[in-house]
Amino acid sequence: MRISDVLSHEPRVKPHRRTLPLRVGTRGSPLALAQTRAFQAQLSRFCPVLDAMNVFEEHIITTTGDRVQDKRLAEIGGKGLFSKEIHEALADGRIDFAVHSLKDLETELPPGIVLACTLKREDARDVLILGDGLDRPDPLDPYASLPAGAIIGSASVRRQAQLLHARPDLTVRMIRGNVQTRLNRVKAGEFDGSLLAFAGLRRLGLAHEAAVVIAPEIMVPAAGQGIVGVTVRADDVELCELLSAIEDPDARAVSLAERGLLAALDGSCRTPIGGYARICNGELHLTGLVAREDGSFLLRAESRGNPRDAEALGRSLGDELRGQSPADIFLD
Ligand SMILES: NCc1[nH]cc(CCC(=O)O)c1CC(=O)O
Repeated sequence: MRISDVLSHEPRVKPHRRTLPLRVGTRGSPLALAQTRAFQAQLSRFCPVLDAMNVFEEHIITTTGDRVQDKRLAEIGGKGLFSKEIHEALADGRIDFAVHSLKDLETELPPGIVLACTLKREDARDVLILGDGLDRPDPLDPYASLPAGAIIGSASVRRQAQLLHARPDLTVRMIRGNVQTRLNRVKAGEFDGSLLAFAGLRRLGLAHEAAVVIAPEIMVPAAGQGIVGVTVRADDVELCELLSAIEDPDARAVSLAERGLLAALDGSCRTPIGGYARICNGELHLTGLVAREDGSFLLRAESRGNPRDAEALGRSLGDELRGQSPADIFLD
């Protein structure tokens, strides 16, 4: 059976030989699986026959980022820590498409692999989670209630830099592992608190674990945070077309802007970089941030423009931030 037979009687693209099921590549973490299932549900709503025929087959792929649990992402280095093995599976034809957290997907994909669709954004903001017995934070001043010298778990140089810039007295210690593991380690008292993406908590049904949601003006989120992206082989016209039907145009515009900014600034994950765009009354508003890991330097800039120029807007804001930063920020 060819999928094009299922989709329409007169396929708009020339059918090539594809056998069902459709093999969906994903990481194996509870969050990755929740995202993959939400994506399948969305595709099935658009095309119920896919659902009725039970066409999806999950393929769990372990990535370097999953295997190495004792280092900061910035220390492991290299691009595509959570995606390289998935791209390889796609390129080899072991899977048909793959579901990613866009935040973890490098800006420059390997040749032959494309981002076929970006799904509607979940909440892009970061949250603070706190151990028992700490005062509930004020959303307008979310770090104020943290006791002097408190120890916050994070593996993200972006979160560390922004937190230390506001509260140089705090200590940021490395914490890795999936969302549930991090929550448990804070509950066990190993850390006073931790910073996480609200999107991940929400997708896991754990939104109540957030002590406070941090406004993007206080903590600029990571480029792509809260957005799920789906990659396919570039020559798979049929799947590209199917996936474009569930594309969220706003998510595409903001991700182009945020990823354009990231590409212009660095492209690696060693420099603390934030990028957050939203569409307000048809206009794209973009905030970019560059900082030094210890918070001793922090620069934020904003720009606005037409969502159609999203990527160029991102690149020029990135260039601007780079031009205004001390040289050491971008040394490897
Ligand atoms: N790097 C891990 C990662 N990748 C995506 C998410 C959350 C979901 C998202 O941002 O879409 C997380 C966990 C976190 O940052 O708390």
